[in-house]
Amino acid sequence: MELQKLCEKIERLDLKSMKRAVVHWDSIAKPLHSLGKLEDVIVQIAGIQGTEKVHIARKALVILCADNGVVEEGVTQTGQEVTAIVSENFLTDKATAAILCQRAGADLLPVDMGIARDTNLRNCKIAYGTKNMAKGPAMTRAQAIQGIETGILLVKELKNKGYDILATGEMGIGNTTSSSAVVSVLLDKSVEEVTGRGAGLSGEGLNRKIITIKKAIELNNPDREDTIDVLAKVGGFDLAGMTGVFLGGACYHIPVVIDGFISLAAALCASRISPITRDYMIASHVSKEPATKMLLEALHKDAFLTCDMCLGEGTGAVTLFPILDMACEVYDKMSTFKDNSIEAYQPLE
Ligand SMILES: O=C(O)c1ccc[n+]([C@@H]2O[C@H](COP(=O)([O-])O)[C@@H](O)[C@H]2O)c1
Ligand SMILES: Cc1cc2nc[nH]c2cc1C
Repeated sequence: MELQKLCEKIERLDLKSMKRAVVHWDSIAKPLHSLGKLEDVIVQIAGIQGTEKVHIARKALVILCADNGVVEEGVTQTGQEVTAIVSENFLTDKATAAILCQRAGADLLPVDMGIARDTNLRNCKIAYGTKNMAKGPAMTRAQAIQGIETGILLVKELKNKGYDILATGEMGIGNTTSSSAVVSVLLDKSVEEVTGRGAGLSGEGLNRKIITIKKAIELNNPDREDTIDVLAKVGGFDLAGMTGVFLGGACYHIPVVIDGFISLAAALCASRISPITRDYMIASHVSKEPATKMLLEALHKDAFLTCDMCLGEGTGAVTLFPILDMACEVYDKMSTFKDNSIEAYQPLE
């Protein structure tokens, strides 16, 4: 189905299921709302899944992997070849996200959206890396749409396989440069404000990165009212794919956990394409990259964890999974005021 038509079909959360979930929380023998955000997130998932019988047993992390042509400008600490190496490590459980997934009981789906060489990942390659955005558009509009549609189709496939909840991750040397460019344009913030050290860039490198992003924005002149134009001109294949994953979550009623800076940038893109998509997103952690807080604010999201993580790969999102499992377990198993013959609190207004 055409992207626009698909987005028009995205539904609001199911308020009746959310109300029933609140009633259930309020019947549990504990002070009202004393599990705070743990309660709120279960209510949100009830609204997404259209039932107060929330189920999150089957979890997956989708990692969109791609290279960025802008790396040739010297905006990263490591070389482009690292993207393929780390991405293939996801398959042999040698990368951090893979180890966290094992612990959290989540399956992992690493996807080649555009790594600069052939890999043995799931092949959704759009091209061998984007073009250098400091010299022209990173990709064509058709490629940006292909990336978004790929993300949506991946979610459809995972929904059909029975997954209940997804986490987003990415791997791509240089993708904090594309993310900062996208965020600067969409939030109308200065490049300096939204640009950080990515995967450990030196001070001198950071200056070069800022100058490069400014040059790319000036040269390509993306239209901030047209998110696909922004993604195409200064984005990346991983960002486009993740944007699709967030849209897919909303299309197919699956909660999608946002990871760090790059994932938040994609969440912003999805929310600009279809604002309701936000309701299907769960913010996991506050990455150390400087624009994280403004992105969370723009999305009206409050993250659960502040651990100074900035690894990407979906590591922050997967770290939230055990907490969500704990919340769900209390919601399912805890005894009620009635069971304990305790007089219930009056629900708060
Ligand atoms: O998730 C984050 O907040 C985050 C912050 C900084 C870096 N990263 C990871 O580091 C890589 C991008 O950093 P860089 O410096 O190459 O643009 C990419 O593979 C990301 O997964 C991720
Ligand atoms: C080794 C390495 C692992 C990563 N994982 C995500 N981004 C990364 C960047 C580097 C450099």
